Amino acid sequence: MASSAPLVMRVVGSSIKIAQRAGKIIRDVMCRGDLGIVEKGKDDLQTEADRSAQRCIVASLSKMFPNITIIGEEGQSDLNVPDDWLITEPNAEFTEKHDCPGPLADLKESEIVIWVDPLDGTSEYTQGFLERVTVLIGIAVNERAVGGVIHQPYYKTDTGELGRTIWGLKGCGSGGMLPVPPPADRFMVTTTRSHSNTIVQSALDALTPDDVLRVGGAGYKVLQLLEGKAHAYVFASAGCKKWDTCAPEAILEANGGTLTDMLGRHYRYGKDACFPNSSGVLGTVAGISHETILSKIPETVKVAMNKM
Ligand SMILES: Nc1ncnc2c1ncn2[C@@H]1O[C@H](COP(=O)(O)O)[C@@H](O)[C@H]1OP(=O)(O)O
Ligand SMILES: [Mg+2]
Ligand SMILES: [Mg+2]
Ligand SMILES: [Mg+2]
Repeated sequence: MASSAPLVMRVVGSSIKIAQRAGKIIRDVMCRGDLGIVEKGKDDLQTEADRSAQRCIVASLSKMFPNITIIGEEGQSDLNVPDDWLITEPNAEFTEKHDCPGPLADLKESEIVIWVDPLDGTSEYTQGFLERVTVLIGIAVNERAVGGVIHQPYYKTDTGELGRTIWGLKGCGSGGMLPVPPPADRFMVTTTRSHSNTIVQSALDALTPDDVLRVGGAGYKVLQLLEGKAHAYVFASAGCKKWDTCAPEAILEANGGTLTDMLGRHYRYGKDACFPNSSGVLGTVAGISHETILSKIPETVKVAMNKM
């Protein structure tokens, strides 16, 4: 039976199932062995998994929600997909167990923008750092990231199954994992593995962390924050795009954290938003003062980020 839940609940609930289906496509491409790598630009790869996962996600979402604007990293996709790639209804457990937040209850499709990163961490995927690969579906309303799904197709569960799916919706909460606070007696930062430079490094140095985790993927770094492995995600560089941060920002903030640019400004995710997050990414977990971290970022870094 078709779900009668409010629109935003059906979008999140459907995104849970769609991201899981895309995750299976990503694993299947890897099993077949031919990744079909294309170089889109410097340090910027695309594989058959990126392309197919995006087709699955955009075809499913656009059939279910024809008037929602959907923007995917891999551009325009052929939406003629195999029937078994199409998800046609939301995850029932999600829509039945959770109440829609009041301010999001009466949305029209035209008021929602969905940002899709079909495979975040493409370079980690091609290099075998598979746990860092995520599927990101971010939901924006009034230009703000309000909800999203991070699916981790290679996460190994306690029962030996592959994959987990974390959702978040502001005013409703989050699910799919139990967030753990980071240790109180140390300060750890997570940052890029493959896109560093002197400005990225000077922002890190200014925070005098006890440890710096250098791992790929925007989705994975926000999962590290929620797992209590780091207190802050610090990336003082352009390179990330709206589809990299929409879902992670919404999920982090649904858990009491904050994600902004390096000057403390929230990115805007409206349908006409530019793609690059040109003034960097700063994420902090609940209980860590975003303002205090911002106040330690050197002026030279802020000036460089503001010019981008
Ligand atoms: N210079 C860049 N060019 C293209 N994508 C980038 C760049 N920098 C970051 N990204 C995207 O942001 C994600 C997080 O960056 P990093 O791993 O450096 O922290 C990357 O996995 C990549 O997403 P994707 O893999 O979806 O293309
Ligand atoms: Mg990419
Ligand atoms: Mg990405
Ligand atoms: Mg991607």
